[in-house]
Amino acid sequence: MAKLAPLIAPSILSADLARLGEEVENVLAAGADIVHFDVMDNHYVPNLTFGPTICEALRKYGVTAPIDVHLMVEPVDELAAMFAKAGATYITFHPEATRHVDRSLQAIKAAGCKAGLVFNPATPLDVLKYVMDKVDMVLLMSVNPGFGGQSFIPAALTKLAEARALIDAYVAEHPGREIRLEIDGGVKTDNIAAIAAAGADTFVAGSAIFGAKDYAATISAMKAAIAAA
Ligand SMILES: O=C(CO)[C@@H](O)[C@H](O)COP(=O)(O)O
Ligand SMILES: [Fe+2]
Repeated sequence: MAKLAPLIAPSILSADLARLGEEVENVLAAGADIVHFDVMDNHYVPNLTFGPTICEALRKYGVTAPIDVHLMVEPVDELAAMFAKAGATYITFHPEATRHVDRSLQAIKAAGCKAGLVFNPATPLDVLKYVMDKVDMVLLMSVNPGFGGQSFIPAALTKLAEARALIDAYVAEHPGREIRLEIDGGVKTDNIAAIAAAGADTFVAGSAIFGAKDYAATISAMKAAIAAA
C-alpha cells in the first residue's frame, strides 16, 4: 500500500520559547512540513505548557503551515473547541482522557479541524476500529507523554506495523480517505529509517531538531533516511 508523503513535524516543546515565532519560522524555512504543538495540563500529564492563545499568536505572527495540536489534557472537549478557534489544523487527543471518544472526534471535525487519536506506549489500539471513519490521524507515542528528550521505546515499532495494517485495510475499502500515521517521542536521524520502515508517515521530533545547530541539515538528513528506508 502506498504511504502518504512523509511529513516532518518539529515539536515546539523543545524550541527556544522566548523566541517562539522566530523558531517556528526558522524550522519551516529549514524544510519542516507541519508544526507539532504539545499541550500539557499538569493533570493528564505532570508537565504544563501552552494554551490556545499561543496557537492564535503563531497564526497572527504569520505561520500558515499546518499546526498539529497534540492535546495531553483531561477532559478534552472544551480545550479542543478553543484550539479549533485558535487556528489548529489537526487536533489529536488521548482516548482515555475523554468520556465519549466518538463524540469528541465528531466535535473536532464539526469545528472544521482534522481529528486524531493518540495511543500511549502501553495503550492498545482497540478503540480505533470503531471510529476509523472519523479519524484523520493516528498518533503513536514512543515515549510516555509529558516531556521532550526521552528515549524511543522500541515496542512502538511493532505497534506501528499493527496500526499501518489497520489503516491500510480501512483505506483500501474507502478510496480517497487519508489517514496519517504519526510517531512521537525519541525520533532521531539514526532511528527514523526503522520508524519509517515500520509504517509511520508523519514524524514528530523535538529535541533532535531544536537541539541541533543546523535545523536544515537535520531535517534533510531525516528526509533522506526516510526516502532510503
Ligand atoms: O508529546 C510529546 C511528549 O509528551 C512530544 O511531542 C515530545 O515533545 C517529543 O520530543 P522529543 O522526544 O522528540 O524530544
Ligand atoms: Fe507530542
